[in-house]
Amino acid sequence: MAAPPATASAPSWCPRAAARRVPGAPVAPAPHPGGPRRGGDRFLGVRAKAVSGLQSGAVVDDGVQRPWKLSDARLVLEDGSVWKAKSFGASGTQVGEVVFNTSLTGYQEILTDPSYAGQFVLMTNPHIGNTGVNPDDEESNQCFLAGLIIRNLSICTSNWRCTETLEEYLMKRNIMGIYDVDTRAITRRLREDGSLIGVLSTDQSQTDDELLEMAKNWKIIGVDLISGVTCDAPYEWSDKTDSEWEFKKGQSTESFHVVAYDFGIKHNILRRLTSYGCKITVVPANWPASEVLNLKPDGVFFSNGPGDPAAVPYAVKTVQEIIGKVPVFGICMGHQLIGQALGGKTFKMKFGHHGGNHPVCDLRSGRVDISAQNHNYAVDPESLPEGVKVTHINLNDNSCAGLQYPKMKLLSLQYHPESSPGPHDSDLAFGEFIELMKNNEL
Ligand SMILES: NC(=O)CC[C@H](N)C(=O)O
Repeated sequence: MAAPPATASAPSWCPRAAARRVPGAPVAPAPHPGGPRRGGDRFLGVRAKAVSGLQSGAVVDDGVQRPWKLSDARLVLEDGSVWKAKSFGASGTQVGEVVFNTSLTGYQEILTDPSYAGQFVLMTNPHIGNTGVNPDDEESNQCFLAGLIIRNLSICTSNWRCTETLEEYLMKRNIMGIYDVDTRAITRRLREDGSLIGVLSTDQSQTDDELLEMAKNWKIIGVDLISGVTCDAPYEWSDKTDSEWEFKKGQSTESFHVVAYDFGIKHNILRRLTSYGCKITVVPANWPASEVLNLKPDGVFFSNGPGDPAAVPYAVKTVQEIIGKVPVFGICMGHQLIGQALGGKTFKMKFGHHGGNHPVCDLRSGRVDISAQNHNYAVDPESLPEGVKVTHINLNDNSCAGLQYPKMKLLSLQYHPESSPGPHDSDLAFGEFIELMKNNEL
């Protein structure tokens, strides 16, 4: 991360602001952006009433409210296990698939990645919330995930870009979160038994058995989740990566018109394509292929997106109608749709790949990148027709991580070259797509 620009003034509650105080100026107590600091108040029991986050589960004994909070939420997994936790963010009852993410940072990008629709994200990093939330790190305009599961909610927020605490952010967006739960034990269970459906509830009137029944009756396989996250109408995108964050050397001189299918597209994919010289028209998931081809684009991009790639035959058909006619590039769901459009099959992995530390090998060069990943399904390479080359594999389990079909000017990656969050090693993949469009003799 680059250093803050010299002009940025640190918020008054930031320790750096205190260090810059004019000598002799009166010292005011630093307010936390979301009210009193969670930890400060937890330990100063006398001010407990002012701490909104601690009140709902606080102990009331003989009419006296104690400052601490008891577990007020339950996560019931479909294997029958019940995990007591403390809630933050929204309250209520929510069902979804539980997946674990091994990224150390980037929880805001994860929260706003539409590919997490229908899933609870459990962060294996035990300390979450310390950098708060800011307006620039949104990967879409909404949080589509079912909820957030963390070990420890940071007692304070300190970052020069922060405008809001994680707790306030989740509350405003009506997203449930829990903390003080054994995330290590749940992760080990998911690794051993595979992803599990869970129900998260703050509703004390429902029994564990009722919540378990709900988890058992809910399905994510075979469900079209793309239609719930795609845009309503086409739009143009022209924002590049901000110059202060840009690490790619040299300006792109050429310009390519790319139509991007929005199956749940992340903003940083659009920014990276624009930084590489693309002018982008984003279209909804069900936009007819014929209308896209009528625009005579230089290339078509198929985005990431949530859920089971085998549950969206309409999208596979669209991809089928486009490949071979213009150069195409697909990421994650886009890659899985391309795999199917070529005649291949996808399958559900045991617990998927979610994190910013997955080693991927480019089999063409032997180069290994550390990559950002977020998927539960994969393309079965055995099911692909001859001529389609597996270009990348995930070195953790040798699963297919990239495809190329030179005859059709087609490239796809199962992981996230745009990162957000994650390492930037694979950014050059966007350059490969540009090369395909430059040398287009389809
Ligand atoms: N990030 C994505 O596009 C995810 C693709 C798909 N929903 C999966 O889980 O495999």
